[in-house]
Amino acid sequence: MTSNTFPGEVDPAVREELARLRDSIDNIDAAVVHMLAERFKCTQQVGHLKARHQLPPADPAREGRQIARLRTLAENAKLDPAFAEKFLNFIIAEVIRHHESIAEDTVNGAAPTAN
Ligand SMILES: O=C(O)C(=O)C[C@]1(C(=O)O)C=C[C@@H](O)C=C1
Repeated sequence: MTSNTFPGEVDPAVREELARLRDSIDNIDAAVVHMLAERFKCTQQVGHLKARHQLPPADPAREGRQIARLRTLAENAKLDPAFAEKFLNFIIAEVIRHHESIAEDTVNGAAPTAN
């Protein structure tokens, strides 16, 4: 019978290899979180800059260039370009939501921030 849980009799070498791979996965996930946090720090500043100068939250032409670039990078890295595009669009949608909320706060006279 097959199972998703670990039966006791798994080969210790297999357990070790799995643990080693999971350690790397955990490191990569941590790096992704830190990189995303840095990216959002930048986009937060972009949001304030755009709000101060009444620029629109979204810039579809810029997005088009980012997507084309990322798809090429993904292809070269043997990552599915469609996945890379979906991932970038997911992040940008969140950034635009932040920009819109910063713009609203700016119009409504919310306390300005350093950015
Ligand atoms: O470059 C900008 O103008 C941004 O606001 C940043 C960003 C992004 O997250 O990369 C977000 C929204 C825009 O539509 C394009 C790009």
